[in-house]
Amino acid sequence: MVEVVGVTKVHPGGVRALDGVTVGFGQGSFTAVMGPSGSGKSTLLHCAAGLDRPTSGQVVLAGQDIGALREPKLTAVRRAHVGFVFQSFNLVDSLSVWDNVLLPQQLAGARPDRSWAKELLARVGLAGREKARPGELSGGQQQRVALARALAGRPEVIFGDEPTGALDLSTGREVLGLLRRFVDELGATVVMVTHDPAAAGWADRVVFLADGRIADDMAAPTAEKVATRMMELTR
Ligand SMILES: Nc1ncnc2c1ncn2[C@@H]1O[C@H](COP(=O)(O)OP(=O)(O)OP(=O)(O)O)[C@@H](O)[C@H]1O
Repeated sequence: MVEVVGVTKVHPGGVRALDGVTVGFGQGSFTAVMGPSGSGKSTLLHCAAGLDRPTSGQVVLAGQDIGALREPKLTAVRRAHVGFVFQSFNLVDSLSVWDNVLLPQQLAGARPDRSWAKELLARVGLAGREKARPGELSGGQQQRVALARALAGRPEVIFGDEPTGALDLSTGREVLGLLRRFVDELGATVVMVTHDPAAAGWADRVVFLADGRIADDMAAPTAEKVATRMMELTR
């Protein structure tokens, strides 16, 4: 679903955040991306999602070589195939829950699928809260709105940048359980940056970065295995 091939990213100022990274994320898989602070996790996510352009190398997203696309075609591909969930929720406070969920499709000029949006809000446990404003909801509820919004356009891939980073333990677990269900029941592809070994334990696989390179690729992760590997990598 997403292929990152030999990607190097040198940020302005000369920081080599990614150094020849090759990694693929298959359809219906849930991958956690981990690594020490500054190892290139966010840069990898942004390059894979077409939010940032690699200095060299190739990114294929939903069958398209996105390096070859110029704006606004790149934005159109991203809107059609990608959903995002951020640590800070990024909801629009002046809009209702319902309008927040439909917003990306409206921005994309697509006709919103209202019955799907309604089903998604029910799946994340927010049926009946359509008219509420984000400010009236708890952090966990806001992140669940963000999840419904990320999925409303039926994207093939959902990218999460520390989606549970601002949530308490039990609310974070709820959000991870929902992501897991979206993968298992809807065949979504999830790629999530996290610092939390317990969160990574919900994934099928953990890709570890260190100094802009892939340091390890762990299948069937558990919180314990992940924590041990993290300790080794930060030593
Ligand atoms: N826009 C930018 N301009 C210049 N340097 C940047 C930019 N974005 C990231 N960097 C640098 O690139 C390196 C990798 O950053 P990145 O945010 O990808 O790491 P990370 O693993 O996500 O870190 P963290 O866990 O702290 O969020 C760091 O040295 C960072 O300072």
